[in-house]
Amino acid sequence: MEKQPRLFSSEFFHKNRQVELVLSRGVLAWRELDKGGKRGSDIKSAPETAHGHSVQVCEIVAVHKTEGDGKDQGSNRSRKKANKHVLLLPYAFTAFFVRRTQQHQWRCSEITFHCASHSLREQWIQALSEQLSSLTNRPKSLLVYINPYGGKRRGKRIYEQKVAPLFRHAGISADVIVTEYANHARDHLKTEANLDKYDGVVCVGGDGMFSEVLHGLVARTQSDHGVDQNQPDAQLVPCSLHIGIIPAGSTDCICFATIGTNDPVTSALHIIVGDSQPMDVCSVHHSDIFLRYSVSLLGYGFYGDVLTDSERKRWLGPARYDLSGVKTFLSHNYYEGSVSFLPAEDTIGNPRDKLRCRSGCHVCQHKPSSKDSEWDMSEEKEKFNEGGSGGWSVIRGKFIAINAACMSCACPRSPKGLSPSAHLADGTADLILVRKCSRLGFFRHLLRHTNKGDQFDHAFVEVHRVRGFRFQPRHQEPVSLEDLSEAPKKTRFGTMCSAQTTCGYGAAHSSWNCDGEILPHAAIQVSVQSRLIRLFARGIEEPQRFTFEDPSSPWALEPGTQQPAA
Ligand SMILES: CCCCCCCCCCCCC/C=C/[C@@H](O)[C@H](CO)NC(=O)CCCCCCCCCCCCCCC
Ligand SMILES: Nc1ncnc2c1ncn2[C@@H]1O[C@H](COP(=O)(O)OP(=O)(O)OP(=O)(O)O)[C@@H](O)[C@H]1O
Ligand SMILES: [Ca+2]
Repeated sequence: MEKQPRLFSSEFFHKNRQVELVLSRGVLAWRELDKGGKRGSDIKSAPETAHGHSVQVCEIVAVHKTEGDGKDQGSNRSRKKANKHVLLLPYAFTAFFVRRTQQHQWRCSEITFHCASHSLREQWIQALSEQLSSLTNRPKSLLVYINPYGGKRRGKRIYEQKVAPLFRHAGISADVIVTEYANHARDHLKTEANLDKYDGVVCVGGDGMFSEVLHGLVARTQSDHGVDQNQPDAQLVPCSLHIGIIPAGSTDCICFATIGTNDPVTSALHIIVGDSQPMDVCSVHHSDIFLRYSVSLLGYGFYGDVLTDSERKRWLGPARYDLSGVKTFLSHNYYEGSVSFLPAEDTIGNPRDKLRCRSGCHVCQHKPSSKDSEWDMSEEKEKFNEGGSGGWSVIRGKFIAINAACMSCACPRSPKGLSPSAHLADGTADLILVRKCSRLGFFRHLLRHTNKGDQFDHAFVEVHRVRGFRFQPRHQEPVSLEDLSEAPKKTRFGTMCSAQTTCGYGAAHSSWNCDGEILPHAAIQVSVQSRLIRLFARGIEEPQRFTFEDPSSPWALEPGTQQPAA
């Protein structure tokens, strides 16, 4: 940790109690003093240090001047007592800061410090404000898109009631566009928006709304740099603007998997403090034509069919996925085809290790060795096209589901996600192949997404960490006479050629679910674009606390502290 000089130490009052306030090493800390000016018991509101409470300056939302009768004074009795104090201590300032509550949720807390000296208050406000303005990663100006129809149609209200007040508080200006039609945000970003004005783009909605912003921003960045997205091998240019997500959709898996909760206030606070989380993006092509980008689920078979069916039930809101999920499960369809993939190097971990991607993840920070960095998708592809394997593996079979996930896809339906050990920014995706199996087997596999069981521990499931993959449905492959004689697959709940499938020579195909959008082609080629975008997030945090020995504890200070003149 970078050493910061101890700046100030002063005595203030908080709720009629004398406190020592210290600003040091990027930490604001306070502890109660007893009547004789000695250290006393703790004040509850910020994380406890060994002997008091503290907040990192980078997690302070704002510092405001407060009237001497600041509204932090609690009950009527204490207010009366405090009013007496106001006469003696007319100067006060309030610090608003991030407080962690349960399950990765953040809230904005405040604490007011009173004193008798105008200049002491001014010096503290100035010192804190200077430290806050030196945090250059914080956004000052945002472009916000609200989908008024996402999830339970609460996007507009959520933004106005929970997010806008926090942005105002933190001095962030926001230009807000409430979308009027699908792809409004995408097209506005692609061609119209003056992006030079902004430090970030925020979407209020679900994964579909995020996808619009992703497509708009990536397309704009490539066209500004003269890169053609249609070239599957093009070296895409990472986007300079960060993306913030205020969850107001049905799955909200990108928000959940990057922050740990779907809570608008928590997301707003991550945006305000200017968190930065790089993310991998899959680019999807068909015959060298660009189709879409994906950051969460790219799923053929089960999840493609769930999505196709659920689109007809949009009016049901988030419950549409459960209904279509049960229906698709009962249909128990499987699809034939071949999957070719380029495995990632072993150094990057594997989908069945227990190395979960968390804030400050070591796997994601792993710098490629010279051997790793020699990896080049286009070179590998050429070798593949020339008939050699070029490091590619090919698997043919009958699949209930083919899923690729650039990240865990954790969401409230499945808190550990489709691939619990996938990483947000390691340049790989996890490719999960679920072969034809019994209904009971598939049910157990699904159920394990919701409990502690290992969803990959089935004979019919395999999972690979990959740099890229291709899928070719069987009916588009050359068909043998033997194949032609095969009848359409029947199940107890209907033929394979149900509403969402197309028949051909005894085979059927599904659709790809690409982050909640249906792709128009079944044959696709996919490559992982490492760290193409950055979110206002920091990955899921592990619980953390200051300890007595912690050298970053503000109370472990060297002498020589500057005392501001009162
Ligand atoms: C027995 C309980 C099993 C529960 C299994 C839950 C697994 C859930 C895994 C969720 C993975 C989400 C990945 C994210 C995808 C998003 O880019 C996309 C757009 O928002 N959302 C969906 O496609 C939305 C996909 C929603 C899929 C819901 C599937 C529900 C399956 C229910 C099967 C029930 C069988 C019951 C038999 C009687
Ligand atoms: N004004 C609008 N009218 C109609 N559709 C819109 C509008 N704005 C955005 N959309 C589209 O609505 C779709 C769904 O939006 P969104 O992702 O916000 O909610 P959801 O589908 O309920 O949630 P999730 O994607 O998390 O499952 C997106 O594909 C988006 O393109
Ligand atoms: Ca990844």
